[in-house]
Amino acid sequence: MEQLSVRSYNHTYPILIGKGIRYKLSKFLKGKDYSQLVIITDENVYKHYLNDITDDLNRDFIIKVFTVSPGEQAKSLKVYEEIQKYLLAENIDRSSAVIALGGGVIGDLAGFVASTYMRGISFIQVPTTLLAHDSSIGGKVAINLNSTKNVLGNFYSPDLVLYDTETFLTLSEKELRSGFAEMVKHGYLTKNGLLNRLKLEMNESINPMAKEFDRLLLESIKVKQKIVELDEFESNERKFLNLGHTLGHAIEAIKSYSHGECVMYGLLFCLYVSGVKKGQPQKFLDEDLLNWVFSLKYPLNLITKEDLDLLVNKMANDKKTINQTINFVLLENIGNPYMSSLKPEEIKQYLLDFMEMMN
Ligand SMILES: NC(=O)c1ccc[n+]([C@@H]2O[C@H](COP(=O)([O-])OP(=O)(O)OC[C@H]3O[C@@H](n4cnc5c(N)ncnc54)[C@H](O)[C@@H]3O)[C@@H](O)[C@H]2O)c1
Ligand SMILES: O=C(O)C(=O)C[C@@H](O)[C@H](O)[C@H](O)COP(=O)(O)O
Ligand SMILES: [Zn+2]
Repeated sequence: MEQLSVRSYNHTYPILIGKGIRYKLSKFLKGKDYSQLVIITDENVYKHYLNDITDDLNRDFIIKVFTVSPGEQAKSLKVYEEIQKYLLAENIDRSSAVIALGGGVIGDLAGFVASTYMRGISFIQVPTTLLAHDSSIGGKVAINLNSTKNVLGNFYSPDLVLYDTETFLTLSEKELRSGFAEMVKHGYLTKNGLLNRLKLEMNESINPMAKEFDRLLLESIKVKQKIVELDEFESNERKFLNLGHTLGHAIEAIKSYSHGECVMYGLLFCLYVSGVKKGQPQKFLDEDLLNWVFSLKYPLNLITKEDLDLLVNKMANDKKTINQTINFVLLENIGNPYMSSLKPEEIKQYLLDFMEMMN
């Protein structure tokens, strides 16, 4: 088992990463005097993993379970309200804890519930997707409003992240691809060679059971950990973790691709613009990169010309937009990101040129 820790403003929490550790959650909660534990999960994860964690927990704690339908729609005010009413009806008190058992949707939703119920109760992350190597760390919790991503949220760090990577065995190829996009994003945010190792080791397919994968995942988690420790509340460096998300979130809001698929497309766009700004359109987005992304089967035609106005409207609601100026994370070099403001007309023109290149 690997162990890292993250320093948050009011406490430091461990991230435990290993295979089969979901069976031992109770051991890692030893000494915690929670009145009740409420597991929030979705129907898919319930089927695969609920018993694995409750068999053990039941011996030491009173457990309640709230299950939501799988998918992004669960990050809604409606589901949020249903859960809050459930907590109240079940007499969940301030000494209770919420366990998020699932992917990023469950982590974001359950974390936001925990951060607001009775002004905040304890929260434990038990992530089950590859994408959650990103979402379970750093304390961003949120739900969507209409289709706009993560508008209602908080920074609220968990007491513990228990990451059983054996759960990747039941993930679909699409979900692996989604999570891997955030690993590639982390690769662009560090100078430590992660990106090249990702390209080398995962050159034809994303294989989480490959010998090298655990190390790559750990490196990716460390990139995130370092940035959130540096700037937990996103005043400066943390903005860089949004690489690919200005466009990615806008696409996610209007199309039905996964978060990671949209982030990958948004990332490729930012690589293209970064190159153009340096007078070398292919500096970052070269033939090799495109072939790699293509071979990993990322969808590369997510949007059409007809989507541009709507996309720019959505970007106007991005949390990085200030005084109606839309901001993107671009790259000076790999591991050297910077923020750049673009006008709507510039964005549309860049998008048209980018789309032509991708066809
Ligand atoms: N808070 C953050 O810092 C942060 C970071 C990145 C992404 N996010 C958010 O995370 C969300 C995406 O997360 P996600 O991709 O994990 O989505 P998700 O939670 O919807 O999981 C994807 C799908 O996989 C299923 N699933 C989960 N674990 C499984 C397993 N082990 N085996 C089989 N099926 C399983 C789920 O039921 C779901 O259908 C988005 O809402 C995004 O905005 C948040
Ligand atoms: O942790 C962060 O900071 C991130 O930006 C990580 C992103 O991968 C993640 O999708 C996050 O939820 C986006 O945050 P938002 O503030 O743009 O909603
Ligand atoms: Zn993301």
